[in-house]
Amino acid sequence: MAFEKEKHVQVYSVMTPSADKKLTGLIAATFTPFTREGEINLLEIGPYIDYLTEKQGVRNIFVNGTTGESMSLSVAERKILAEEWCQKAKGKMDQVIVHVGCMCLKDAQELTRHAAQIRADAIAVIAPSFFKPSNADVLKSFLQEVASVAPTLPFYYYHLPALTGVNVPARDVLDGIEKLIPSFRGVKFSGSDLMDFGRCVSYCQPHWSVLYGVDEQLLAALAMGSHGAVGSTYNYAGCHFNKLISAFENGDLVQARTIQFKVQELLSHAMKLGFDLGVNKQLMNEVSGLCLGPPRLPVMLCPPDRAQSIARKYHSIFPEC
Ligand SMILES: CC(=O)N[C@H](C=O)[C@@H](O)[C@H](O)[C@H](O)CO
Ligand SMILES: CC(=O)C(=O)O
Repeated sequence: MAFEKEKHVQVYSVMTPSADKKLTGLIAATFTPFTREGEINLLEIGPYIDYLTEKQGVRNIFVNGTTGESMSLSVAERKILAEEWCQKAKGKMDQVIVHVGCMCLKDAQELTRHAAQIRADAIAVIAPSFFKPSNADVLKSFLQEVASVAPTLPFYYYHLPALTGVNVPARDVLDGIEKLIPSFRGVKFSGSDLMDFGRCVSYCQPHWSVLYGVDEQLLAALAMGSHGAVGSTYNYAGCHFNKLISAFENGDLVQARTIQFKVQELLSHAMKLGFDLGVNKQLMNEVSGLCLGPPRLPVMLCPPDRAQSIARKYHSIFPEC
């Protein structure tokens, strides 16, 4: 048994350089920079990474996800972006997770091969949502087929039932998944069912990470044992969430709640004004001073006064940082 275990560890460390780096802490789900004309804008990626590390204390990124409008990008654009993120992140970010999920299995496999070539630290895959998998086994077969083309690349399942409409409990997806996907490393759980989340944490293997994705209730997920958090607001509020996590780890729940409640106040103000991805992206532009451009249709451009109002609220709630 002991020998088997050692052999296992060695195989991992030889074949996957990042195998020993358990994914924890904050992971910013990046926006995709566009030019004013709506083309991808690679020039902004370097400054974006510097902003995250220097101003927000964020050292992991999740690229080409929901926030990155991946489903509105072509496969070619996603490859160019993934490559640039990985290149510019070298020596600055701890891990770059490239989301490669697509409606089309072949496209997802192509992006997976590409992620391995560019030495991404990990990939994540969301459930296809036009033709939906009808149960956990079908979903797992889909994920397995994607993972199989890069068998040693750390793999995360991306659970986002509100947007995919795939309501299979994440815990059911984890069941026996390592037999199908030996590179399986965890789940990015962007749902509000904290019972399902807790069941994922309690089933979690030591080398997996269960990551939470609803920023406005991160504290509840930390209490449930979350290993880290992937989200859009860590792009511009990472510095505050880092303080929330430290307070939680130090047992200072009063301070942790104070920060969480401030974030909730900010987001409920934003939601009243219509908080969609277009607004979120423009809020990032306002707060960071980066030029990430407009979103791509069908996500709509946010009227500047709306983002400015939310940015003012941000600065009044968080006068520091
Ligand atoms: C649906 C969606 O994009 N969720 C994001 C990540 O999972 C979150 O980071 C939210 O943007 C955030 O929690 C604000 O509601
Ligand atoms: C928010 C998130 O996790 C995503 O953009 O995919």
